[in-house]
Amino acid sequence: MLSRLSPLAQRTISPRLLSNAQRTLVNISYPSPKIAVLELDRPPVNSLSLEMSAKIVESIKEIESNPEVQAMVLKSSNPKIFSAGLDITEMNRPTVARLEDFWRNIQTLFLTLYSTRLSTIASIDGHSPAGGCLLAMSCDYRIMSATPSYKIGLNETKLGIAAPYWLKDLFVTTIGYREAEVGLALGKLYSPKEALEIKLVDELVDSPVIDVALKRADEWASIPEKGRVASKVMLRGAMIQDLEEKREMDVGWFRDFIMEEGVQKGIEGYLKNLSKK
Ligand SMILES: CCCC/C=C\CC(=O)SCCNC(=O)CCNC(=O)[C@H](O)C(C)(C)COP(=O)(O)OP(=O)(O)OC[C@H]1O[C@@H](n2cnc3c(N)ncnc32)[C@H](O)[C@@H]1OP(=O)(O)O
Repeated sequence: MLSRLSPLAQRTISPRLLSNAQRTLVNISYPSPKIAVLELDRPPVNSLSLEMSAKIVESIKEIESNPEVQAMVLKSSNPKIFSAGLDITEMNRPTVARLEDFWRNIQTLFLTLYSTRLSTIASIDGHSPAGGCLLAMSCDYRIMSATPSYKIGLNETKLGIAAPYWLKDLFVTTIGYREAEVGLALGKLYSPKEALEIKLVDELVDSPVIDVALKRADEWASIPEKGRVASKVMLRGAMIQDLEEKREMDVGWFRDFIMEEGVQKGIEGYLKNLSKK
């Protein structure tokens, strides 16, 4: 990890030359006492490996531990990709133990981000498929760049896999039953304009997304915490409790699904096509 390198090495190595093993994977900054920015920094595409998920969770907890901080902006260090979703290589011929651990970390990431006392603003300046969309939907408010080529949605079926039941629930809660039914079946990736129309995102901006995200974070941070958190718990509590009770059942579903030979062949083929591009 970068933090293990000496201060001199950290100053002299260009960040672009660092391998992921040397990186912190996320960066935390505080533009003002009430606002934190959590930047995803796992090149090339911010995919969610076991270590990346664990690091995001650890960082949210670190930010939460400062009672002064009220809002957190989630952004990417990549100028055109928010997050490419789960690290597909984690699901490609894995060991059962690693796969199960990977999934427990993804569950924890969702539960932590979805239930944090912080107001969370997703600053989506780039592509946000599958697990990237999960991160965005777990936030309280989503702002996306209006760049027409960017895509957001749940494309799992295109890889030959299915969203877990709790991600389906989150999708339904966000965009409504019928749109979710079609979107999930087709593995649909929406343009920013389409995403705004179905309320998958709350706002589109032409200007640097982060500028508007910081403004919204200020607004959310100005709401008294007790009432704001109580209303969040009322709206989100049932879904959180449900997954807490079914975590091991969900791990079993994921493991059995992913380890099937037909699913493995599909994942392998999808990865080959991605690399060939
Ligand atoms: C069973 C229940 C699970 C349900 C929950 C979630 C499921 C998921 O999240 S699965 C992941 C789904 N994600 C995708 O399908 C996105 C795939 N990626 C892309 O479409 C593009 O990479 C993207 C549009 C994000 C960016 O395009 P480019 O800028 O052109 O980059 P490249 O495509 O050239 O990618 C660079 C490099 O990264 C590798 N890559 C991309 N995505 C992933 C990923 N999700 N996991 C692992 N690796 C990924 C890609 O193969 C390239 O690698 P190299 O060829 O080795 O350079």
